[in-house]
Amino acid sequence: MTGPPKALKLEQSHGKGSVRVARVWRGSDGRHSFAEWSVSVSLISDCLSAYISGDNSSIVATDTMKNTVYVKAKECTEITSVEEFAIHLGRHFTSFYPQVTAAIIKIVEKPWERIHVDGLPHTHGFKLGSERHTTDITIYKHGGLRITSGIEGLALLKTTMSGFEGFVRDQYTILPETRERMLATEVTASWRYTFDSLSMIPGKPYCFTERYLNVKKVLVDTFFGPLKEGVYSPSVQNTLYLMAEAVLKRFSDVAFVQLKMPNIHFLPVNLSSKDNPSIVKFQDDVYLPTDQPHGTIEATISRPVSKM
Ligand SMILES: O=c1[nH]c(=O)c2[nH]c(=O)[nH]c2[nH]1
Repeated sequence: MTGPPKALKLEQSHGKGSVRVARVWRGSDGRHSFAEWSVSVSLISDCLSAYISGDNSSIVATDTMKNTVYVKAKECTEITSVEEFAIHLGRHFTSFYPQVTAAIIKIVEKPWERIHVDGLPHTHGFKLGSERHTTDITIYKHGGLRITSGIEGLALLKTTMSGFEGFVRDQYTILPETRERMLATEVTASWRYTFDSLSMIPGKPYCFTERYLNVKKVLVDTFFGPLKEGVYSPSVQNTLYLMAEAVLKRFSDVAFVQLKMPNIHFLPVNLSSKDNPSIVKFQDDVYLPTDQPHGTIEATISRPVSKM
């Protein structure tokens, strides 16, 4: 194998982005299940000669990667989570091709939800929901694994029990302190599982989809608090921390949680004219919704490292 000329360092990967695939599972009872995925494959492989001398003999074509997504979807004869599909795909690339040392698979699932008619589930009807289940896994040739699951686009809003006080005030600060405001965000969450080899992946009945739903519930419940009284949020930062902490406390197989929670502002509306100083006076009732600019608040919260 030809190495790069001395003094040049080459790190590379190649793959296929956003391969869209949909899969129907037809149950023997007539009930259909359905998933739609956007799959991105990236391979780390020994194909330096392609970069350095134009020799493509060790390149797995990205077109072949795309075809493999459809072959592996066909092979999933039972309802499959994005995590299981990513592992299935990653295992193929790392075991089938000697030159592939690692496969990075990212999947976003479109939120199709079974439709209910008069409270009863339809056998084959689905509607599009909102937040998306994601996964990002890396599989190494010798069975090492990094597996992350996540949520994208989880829009949450509460109309009270939020404030922001005691922050730095300087010559540029005009924001008033408040104990009463709207709190709105669109959560992007990801959490890394502690399983660090393929052999550690639990068999059924462990189910990544069920774990995804439970993590989402813990995040949402912590954001809103109890049904009637709610929970006071002194800042997005504090609420974010409590949400991540609740996930880490509840699920011992989660190593760390990353949360991105933009502070989406609803601005108080006050309208006045020269003749009428109070056409609309804000009384925590009429707001101007905005999406830009918004605060960007992000953190990764992990367990303390043991000092053993
Ligand atoms: O919860 C908040 N955190 C901030 O950092 C911030 N900054 C700001 O202007 N409003 C808010 N709200």
